[in-house]
Amino acid sequence: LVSPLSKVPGPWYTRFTSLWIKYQEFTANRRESIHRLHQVYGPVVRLGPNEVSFTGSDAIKEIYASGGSGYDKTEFYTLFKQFKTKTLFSTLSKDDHSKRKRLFAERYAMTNVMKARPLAAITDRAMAFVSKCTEAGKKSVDVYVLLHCYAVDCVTHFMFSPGGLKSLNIEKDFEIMKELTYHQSLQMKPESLLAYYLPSWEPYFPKFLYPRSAPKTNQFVLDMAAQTQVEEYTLLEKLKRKESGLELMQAAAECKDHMAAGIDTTGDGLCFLMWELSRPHNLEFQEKLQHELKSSSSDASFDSLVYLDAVIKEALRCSPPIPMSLPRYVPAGGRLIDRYFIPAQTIVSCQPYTVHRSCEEVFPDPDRFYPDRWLDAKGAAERNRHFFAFAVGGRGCTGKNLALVEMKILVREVYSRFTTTVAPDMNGSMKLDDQIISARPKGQTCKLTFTEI
Ligand code: HEM
Repeated sequence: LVSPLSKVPGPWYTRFTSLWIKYQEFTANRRESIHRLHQVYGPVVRLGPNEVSFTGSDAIKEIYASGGSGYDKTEFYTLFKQFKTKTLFSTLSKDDHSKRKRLFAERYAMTNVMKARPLAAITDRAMAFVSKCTEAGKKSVDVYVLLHCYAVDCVTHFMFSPGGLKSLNIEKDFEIMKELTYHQSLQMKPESLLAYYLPSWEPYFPKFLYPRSAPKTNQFVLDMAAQTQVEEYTLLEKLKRKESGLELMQAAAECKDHMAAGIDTTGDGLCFLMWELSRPHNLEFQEKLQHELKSSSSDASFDSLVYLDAVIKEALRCSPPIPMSLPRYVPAGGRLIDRYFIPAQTIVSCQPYTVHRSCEEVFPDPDRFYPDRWLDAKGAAERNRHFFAFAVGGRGCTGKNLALVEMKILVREVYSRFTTTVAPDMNGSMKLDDQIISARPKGQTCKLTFTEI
């Protein structure tokens, strides 16, 4: 009550207990509950005695980008260790993080992603996706499945080429995609969340609470990491250099992390995008996209395809694949965030889902999928400041360029050949279903019909 946080708006019980927000977290309602609180209390909301959520662009800049990398991550991120090893994503302090980050920066730079060899590998996978749609003829295609195959094929080629999965074509590889995609990261990992909140109880958790392991994926990553000849643009080539200072197991852990980071995010992002474009009331946007693609040459630069860019940004704005809070600790001495003094060690966060919807002046009618909003030069700077799908600052998404290129190539290849509509047998829910930090379509299916143009 006497804490400086007592001035922060929020329901009265959040001053006394964090049980309410933890309950929301365990029941997969955290994102929606925080969203509702912001609708009632405004851009700054207290979530518990030691936790505050923000939505404003100044708060985003302060929390995630001040001093380059923003504030340190909380222990929540230790849930994301791979092979029991800390990775770039699960490193908490920004000093440890910045050394490791340097290893990745050059590989994920646009200049490397856009080299002829990685582009050819992505285009090859996009064409495999197109073939599946052509083969289906008048039958519906479950793009949820195929887009996850596409995403995992692309990211594994980028990391391991000439190794890499072909899950769109090879059954054994398809099994690895399934192992990674069809699990409940929240429900399968309650032991992790429980262990995080109640560490001393961990030895007594019943066995059924333990997550399903991913033996096929682990073996694949270890086999790939042991390759001796990899292409010069790949991530593994860089990680295996002596000067990287990484043991083989650390390199494997990073690669597994990027495989996990690159499958559901890009797969679900593309799935929401194709779903939106296929809905009857959005077909006008699909036609505009097709018109842009038809009137540009096949080698047109992505910079010139402004509508393609708008469609992708709008899909990621409406349904960000990582829509939930990205928690950080306020540094020593405390900080002034969005006019409130927040003491050191308070957990602060912004969640992309709410950032993309909270300011009606920046995104009018925010729940509507409306790509054209990105074409208006007026307000462009503000819109970009509020675009938080990849987070921002030094701890923002490392794979952003790869993800965007994968999305642009797939969407270009599909919509220059087909019109897509929602299939008559599509009965799954496309509502966001929250996992531990990401969200996916609730029904885990998205059936579309492809008609050749
Ligand atoms: C549409 C696709 C993607 C979206 C929306 C996305 C989103 C994000 C977000 C929001 C974060 C920040 C998380 C946090 O601070 O808690 C993040 C971090 C990260 N992402 Fe992505 N991501 C995507 C694709 C990828 C891909 C393809 C890769 C790699 C191949 C990747 C690798 C990473 C890594 C390694 C981090 C941790 C960065 C760090 O801590 O320095 N992501 N991503």
